[in-house]
Amino acid sequence: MGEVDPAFIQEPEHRPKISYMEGKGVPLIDLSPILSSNNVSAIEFEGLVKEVGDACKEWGFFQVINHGVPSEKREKIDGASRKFFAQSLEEKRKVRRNEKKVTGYYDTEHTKNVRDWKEVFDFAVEGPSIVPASHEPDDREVIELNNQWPEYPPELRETCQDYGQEMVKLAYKLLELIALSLDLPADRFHGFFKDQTSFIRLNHYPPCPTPELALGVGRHKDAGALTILAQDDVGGLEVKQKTDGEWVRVKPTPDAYIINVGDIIQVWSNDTYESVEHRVIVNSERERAYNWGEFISNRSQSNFQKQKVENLQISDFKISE
Ligand SMILES: O=C(O)CCC(=O)C(=O)O
Ligand SMILES: [Fe+2]
Repeated sequence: MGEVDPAFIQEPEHRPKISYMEGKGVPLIDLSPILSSNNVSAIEFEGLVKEVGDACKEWGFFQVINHGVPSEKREKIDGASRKFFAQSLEEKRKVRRNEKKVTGYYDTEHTKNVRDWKEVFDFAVEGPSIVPASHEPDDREVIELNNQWPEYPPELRETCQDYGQEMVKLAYKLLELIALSLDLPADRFHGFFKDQTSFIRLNHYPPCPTPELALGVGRHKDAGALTILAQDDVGGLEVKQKTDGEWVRVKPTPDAYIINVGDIIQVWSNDTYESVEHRVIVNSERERAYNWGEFISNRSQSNFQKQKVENLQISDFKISE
């Protein structure tokens, strides 16, 4: 990724601003009440549920601290991920994603037809598993998700699998809080994840010679249920503020996770919580590497039915009571 290929250049209206606002920022929520369940008061717990609900409604995004994920595990996956990405392109492409193998390394992802200034490594948390080949309701074809693991670094596989389990635990806790905030029973969404497919993506954003023209990830909404993101101290994630449509940068908070509601929660909450647009800006000096987890449900196994309408919109899907 040396010279700037026109494929990376954003249309002027989508280019990042040089000066930016950090604003009030997305809410920071302390999850310690659900870690120490012995002595938490009902008021404290209700306060937490309300904070989560307000954040989902006002921002679609929030950060959590005291989430229970051991920091050594996060440091381990961060270290292994950096070692993997530091290799030559030739080495990394040995585990390249292709039509048959849907996980692994990839460096030519496009968002809204513009190439992203990034490289990624994806793995499925519960793999191998069988998933539908497409979202078409009549398509009976299935594909098997077998993770591809590189030879180097040798610890990557175990580190990723172990970390994946931590992400699943955290995702369930968050889903409970979200269900409660919608006045639903805490385990209301759990059944939808029986045949779930969770992916974790390791992202690497190399320094970019023209950060004013390109984006690490172009504007988009996340298609899954919930995204849990670990951001390093370089930062770069921008969220579209619901009140005025301005892009607000999410300030890196040590050891925190950034959580956002994806399209599936928008549907399950009957649009009470919206899946909000976000993007990633890059910079010319420092590379940025961190990991990203998405907790996604297997649509064909849930009550998620496609409706027969043209120009399908998210509002065409509703949860049945
Ligand atoms: O790297 C980030 O900050 C966010 C990445 C992201 O939004 C995505 O891959 O969907
Ligand atoms: Fe995203």
